[in-house]
Amino acid sequence: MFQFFCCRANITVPVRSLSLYPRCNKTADIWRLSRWYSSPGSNAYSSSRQPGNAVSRIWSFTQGAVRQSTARTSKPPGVALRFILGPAVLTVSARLFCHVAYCEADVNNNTPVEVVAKNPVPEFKWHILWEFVKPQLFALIGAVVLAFGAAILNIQIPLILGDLVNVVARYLREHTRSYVQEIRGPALKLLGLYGIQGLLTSGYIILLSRVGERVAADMRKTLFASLLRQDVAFFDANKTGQLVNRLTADIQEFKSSFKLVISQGLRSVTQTVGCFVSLYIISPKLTGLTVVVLPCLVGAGALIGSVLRKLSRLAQEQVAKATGVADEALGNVRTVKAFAMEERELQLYAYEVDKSCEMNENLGAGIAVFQGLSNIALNCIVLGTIFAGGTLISNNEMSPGDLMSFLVASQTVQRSLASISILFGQMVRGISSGARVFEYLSLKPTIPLSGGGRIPYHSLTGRVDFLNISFSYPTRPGHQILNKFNLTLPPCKTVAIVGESGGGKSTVASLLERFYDPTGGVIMLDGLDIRTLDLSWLRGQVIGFINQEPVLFGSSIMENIRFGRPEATDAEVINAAKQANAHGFITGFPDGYNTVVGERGVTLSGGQKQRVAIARALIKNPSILVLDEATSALDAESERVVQEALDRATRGRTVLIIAHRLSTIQGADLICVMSNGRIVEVR
Ligand SMILES: Nc1ncnc2c1ncn2[C@@H]1O[C@H](COP(=O)(O)OP(=O)(O)OP(=O)(O)O)[C@@H](O)[C@H]1O
Repeated sequence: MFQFFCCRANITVPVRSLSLYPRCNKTADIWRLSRWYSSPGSNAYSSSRQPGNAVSRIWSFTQGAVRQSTARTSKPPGVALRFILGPAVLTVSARLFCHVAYCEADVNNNTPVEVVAKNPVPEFKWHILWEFVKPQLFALIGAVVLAFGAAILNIQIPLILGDLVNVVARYLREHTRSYVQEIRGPALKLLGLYGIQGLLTSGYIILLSRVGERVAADMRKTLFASLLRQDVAFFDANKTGQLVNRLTADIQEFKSSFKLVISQGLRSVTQTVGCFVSLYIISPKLTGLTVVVLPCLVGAGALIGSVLRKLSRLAQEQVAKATGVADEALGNVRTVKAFAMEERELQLYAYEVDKSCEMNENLGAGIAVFQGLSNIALNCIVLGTIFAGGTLISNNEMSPGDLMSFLVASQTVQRSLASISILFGQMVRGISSGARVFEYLSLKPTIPLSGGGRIPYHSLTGRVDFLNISFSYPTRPGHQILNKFNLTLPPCKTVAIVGESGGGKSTVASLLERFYDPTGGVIMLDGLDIRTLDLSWLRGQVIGFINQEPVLFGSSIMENIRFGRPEATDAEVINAAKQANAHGFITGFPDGYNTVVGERGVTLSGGQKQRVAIARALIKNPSILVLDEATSALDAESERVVQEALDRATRGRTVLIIAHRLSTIQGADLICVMSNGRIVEVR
């Protein structure tokens, strides 16, 4: 018994290291791995020969147990019991390995779903899921059938193992018949079952992973398209990080849950029911005992597991908090350095990391206690079954093979019940992730991107009228920004708006771009309400927008300028750059137009960035140009160069300039002073 427990203690070492293996952090990976190791029809036997892994240790121990038990054959029931003990221990050890790996997998699940689940959980919409699953229906049905087949075979395996043991026990007792002849039948049958079970398992995993990946890819594309379609107001109200999380972590979590629930759920339920029937047929008395003990143990395990999962979630949230501190400091590293705040940022980060370290240590202690308790409980079950079964064998109420079958089947039930309890938690997480994804899939923007009329280019004058505009931002409905605002931008003229900071000047530009619709009044383009015009045409071809902080993409200068009109030729890009006073500095770079500008254009100066942004706006040859403080962030020299570019760019267009300083609006035909959300003076 001492040896028995010692070996159990050894088993947990590789299991812990398994969970540390980077590719095995996710429940799905560890689960798959643990199933592969422990499934009777899997490659566990071949794996067990590989030196140094957990199953190898289990195997060596079992072989020792078998050798010991068979070496000391004396009385028939004792012989049989000892003979059973070895393989039974192998099975139990494998189950134990699997069980421990389960627990590890679950409590070490790193998916930061709960971290992003601060919003109220939206409703899961089955009809949307159906739309994604429909194209994969045949593959899904195939996977379900194969998984069901594998589960049915798993129920058969303990019974045939029992037959095998009976043959061996009979041979040891009687020594009369040919051992090879007798064992060949059940052994070949078992081998065949292992083979078929392996094929079915591979088949359903391949099909299911295909279904899962395709459903997830479709979801990602649809969600991304839906997010891009949303109004600017939507992005005012939602953090980019959370939106990206829905595209990544939530879909990942949903995909894992979807695959696990279908394959393992089906398998576990089938195996539980089937093995319980087998147990009852083998021995109603022993089954009665199991029915009382197993659910209690699994229930207790599930309870402790849920506490550990909660601890794990809190620890993950803390890790995310620490990451947030690092992310902010690194993202704003220039500001941190400019204020010599490196030490303070380090302290902040260290504080959060220490907290997460403490929480993870507590979690580790919880896992250790849980593993210790489950080891004891599982070993006691085996011991109890062998004890009770041995009594039945000595009373001739049961054969050794039956006891073997019983042990294996009861372990299958135990494993299946444990997996159902874990699956339940996984399903809840998957459903809430799916609901978060579906919430934005079905969200309709209030300002549709396309549809509506277009004014032919040759007849477009570019006159804009703001008539009695009232507006407050959707995120601050009580705060009126514009109040009976009236303004006309005559065709091919430059109108400047000046006024106090926060007075609503940029808001006027946002309304013209239809980032928002006014709450009252109407904006007209050439006498037509802009709400009746095609929005993608309006933004893509009519209005050019240049603001104070131009944002470039992390690609080449050529691609950044072409972003204004994707079909533009290289010559047109260069021409736009020349108009924007940018050609000179671009050709000065070793890679010229192929120079990659870095994240958000960080490798260019403010003035250079602004000129690339002007070229990007000019390349679409807009009839209306909006310059929102386009030069206010630049130093005097850059401002001069950019202003030159702007003077050239504004010729022959309707221009709206939003500015603080009069120096930037010298060429304006009309200067409008804004106060209290309306124009109060025109010069
Ligand atoms: N997306 C938004 N959501 C809610 N309120 C906003 C939003 N953008 C701006 N505001 C608020 O609207 C008001 C007008 O802002 P706006 O940017 O139009 O002012 P501005 O006159 O251009 O200021 P500045 O000259 O300082 O750029 C401000 O009180 C501002 O806080």
